[in-house]
Amino acid sequence: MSSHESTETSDGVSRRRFFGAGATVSAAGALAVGAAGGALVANSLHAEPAPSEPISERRYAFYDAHQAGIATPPQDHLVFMSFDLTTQSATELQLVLAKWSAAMAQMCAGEPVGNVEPAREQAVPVDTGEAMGMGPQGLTLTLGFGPSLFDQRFGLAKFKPKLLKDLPAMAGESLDPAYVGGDLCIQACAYDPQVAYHAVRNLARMARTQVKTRWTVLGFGRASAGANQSTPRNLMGFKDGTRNITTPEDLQEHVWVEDSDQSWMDGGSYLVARKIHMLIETWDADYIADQHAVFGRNKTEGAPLTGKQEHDTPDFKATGTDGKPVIPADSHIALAAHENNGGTKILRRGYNFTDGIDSVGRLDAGLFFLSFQKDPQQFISLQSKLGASDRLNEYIRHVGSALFAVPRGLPEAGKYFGQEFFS
Ligand SMILES: C=CC1=C(C)c2cc3[nH]c(cc4nc(cc5[nH]c(cc1n2)c(C)c5CCC(=O)O)C(CCC(=O)O)=C4C)c(C)c3C=C
Ligand SMILES: [Fe+2]
Repeated sequence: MSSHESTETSDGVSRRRFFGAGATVSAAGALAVGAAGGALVANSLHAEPAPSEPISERRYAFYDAHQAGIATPPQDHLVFMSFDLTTQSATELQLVLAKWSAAMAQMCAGEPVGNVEPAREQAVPVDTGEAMGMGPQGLTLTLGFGPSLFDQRFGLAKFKPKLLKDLPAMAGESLDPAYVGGDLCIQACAYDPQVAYHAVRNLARMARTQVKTRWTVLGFGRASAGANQSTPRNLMGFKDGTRNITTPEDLQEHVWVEDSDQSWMDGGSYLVARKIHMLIETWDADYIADQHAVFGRNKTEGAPLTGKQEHDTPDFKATGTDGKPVIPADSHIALAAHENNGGTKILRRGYNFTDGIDSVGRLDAGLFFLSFQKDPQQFISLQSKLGASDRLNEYIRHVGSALFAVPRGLPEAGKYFGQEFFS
């Protein structure tokens, strides 16, 4: 099969390419199987798609210095899945990582992972088929390794980065064990929800005798912004992502791992996932002045309470006629801003989610908070402060939590994530 596709490169220019036949992944052995196309370009920063390009044709490079789905602009939909290994065999783990790596490349190129309609009547299709003909849809698949992957089961302890540890217990959390941890995770983001779902479903399916799903979250709308993107709103109605990391300099300083004790992590990042439930009915009964004080910003424009425009720099020192700070000291932005945290920044890439209603009929929804940082301590420091005194705490509960080490990108077809563990 050949297809016309466009690949987004580090200079933000979309180039149309003509790709030849891509290798397919068969259920049996894929250690050396390559995938279709893919230019070796940096996934360090991307502009939003050119308006003339159909979004279905948008494609992010899979083979790159960094995994896509971190610095690439957040797409509209997310499927996040955490997995546990059911096998105890290191060789089977190696096979899963090799098969997944090749299949991830194919799906990000908009291709199925194998035949959808086998010629032989008794043969089972390799790909489940529901993304056929839909294009790449800007699909990014980002793989992470949880701390538990490096326990005694696979003999990988010597490859565990010293920064990869379970997050400590923190104030203000009521974690549900059903949404905690995992050996592996896949973050699938796309402009079409079915394309994201198809990708995770097929990865889970091809490894069904080696992994089982631990937990999953479906994000239906982005709640963060990348460079040149409009700022979306979270389910509390506020613009979310205004002061996110958007420059290559900030990515280098705050997001990409350098000089790790494990060389496979250099160019990677640490992913924090927090499922945060919102007490929406309580929030919806709050008066607007308090809503403004909770975030330190106004609702319509998203401007800091000391400014007029969304991107005005907050002035945390400004005081009102009553002598109190205009942006309350316990507001969310006053506590989280880098100016008040020794320069600490994180890349936020969260999504709005809903699980319908809870057992007593309340809306079960919130923010699936995802952040990337070069050191988990960046998140831990911020969340320790927020958990202790954020005005927002009255309206939210952290119910899920996990930390994953996200290895750097793969340089070329035939290479696979975790390859260093098995040489
Ligand atoms: C530990 C890190 C953070 C958690 C957890 C978190 C949860 C959370 N945030 C919002 C809504 C908003 N957050 C905003 C800004 C903001 N949030 C964090 C960190 C965490 N948020 C940071 C570092 C910042 C930037 C602060 C700054 O530099 O000014 C905003 C304001 C707009 C923006 O800049 O994005 C909103 C709104 C919710 C609803 C939430 C949990 C449910
Ligand atoms: Fe926040």
